[in-house]
Amino acid sequence: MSRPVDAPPHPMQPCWDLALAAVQAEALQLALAEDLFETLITPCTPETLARRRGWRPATAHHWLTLLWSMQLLERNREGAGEWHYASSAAARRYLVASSAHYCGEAWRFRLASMRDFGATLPAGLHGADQPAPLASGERWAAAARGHLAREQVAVTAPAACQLVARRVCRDTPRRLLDLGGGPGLVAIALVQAFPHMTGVVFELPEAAKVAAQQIAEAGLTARLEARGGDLATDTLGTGYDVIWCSSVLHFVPDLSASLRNLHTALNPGGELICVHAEIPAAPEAARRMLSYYLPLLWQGRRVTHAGELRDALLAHGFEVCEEQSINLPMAPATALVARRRVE
Ligand SMILES: C[S@@+](CC[C@H](N)C(=O)[O-])C[C@H]1O[C@@H](n2cnc3c(N)ncnc32)[C@H](O)[C@@H]1O
Repeated sequence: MSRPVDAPPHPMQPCWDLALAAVQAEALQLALAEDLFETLITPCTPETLARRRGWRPATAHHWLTLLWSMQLLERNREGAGEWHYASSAAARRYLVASSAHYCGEAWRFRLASMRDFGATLPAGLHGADQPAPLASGERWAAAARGHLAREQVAVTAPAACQLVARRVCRDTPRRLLDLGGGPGLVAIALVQAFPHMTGVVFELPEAAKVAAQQIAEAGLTARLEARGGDLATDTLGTGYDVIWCSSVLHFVPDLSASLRNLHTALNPGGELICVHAEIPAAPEAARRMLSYYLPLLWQGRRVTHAGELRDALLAHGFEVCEEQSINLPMAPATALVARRRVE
């Protein structure tokens, strides 16, 4: 018998999916609270697990099956025997607390902040409470100690290393600037991957202290320095071959002045890797991105439309030599590689 043909999705399905996501988020929160992914590094049947942990067997079984449907668990059985559930490769890497790439707390933080922001929508619309401004040094330092650090290790640093490896020869000395680098773990990963690279993490002074501590803990003080300052008003120095700048230009008051500053900071032939989410033209692609960036938009921060940053880079004398989509935490962004021309 042939497979039944899938019905086209009902126009209400995207709205229903939102309601369904509420249950999936709670199922994942419960799994983290119960250390489920750590426990299921060793496969187990729902009945055995429920007995050991004092859970109700039938509900435990259905909860595990939901997590399997979310691809956070895998399951296997021999013949008609009982299902054995185990953490999927992604869950073992990102949701087991002992993993170097653990993101469970960072995910919980993101869920809570998205829900908190969502709850302010009516007040924002009717002109009552304004959302708190985001970019104070203390707030960024707290982010650098918390979710930003975990997400840089799990997402941003591997993406940066992959991209830079295509542009920079491993054995050539290179001077790096990680601009607005938060805890500095992108710069740390880059100098670890490129043995002749040295550089600076430039950050607001409070966050720069967090980066300095990370650099010291990584044993890299001879090759990396954390420098405190304000990109909008302070000089960045000169002589850089590579500038990594991800999710920072949303926060500068004058884009033109910052791009001029970046151009001056680069050596001729040096490359700015400018990684920012922009609002896509198509609704499906824009949905995820806009959900994440709505708080910034409501605070009056800069979130450009697709292509605007490229145009701005060209207008400031850069040559744009590569453009690609890149994974950042929460929503993908565009990486623009912009070279300072050799006169
Ligand atoms: C969204 S975070 C991105 C951090 C990091 N680049 C990453 O992609 O993980 C923005 C960073 O820009 C920094 N920042 C914001 N305004 C700044 C300014 N005027 N000067 C220097 N850094 C700034 C913040 O402290 C924060 O760490």
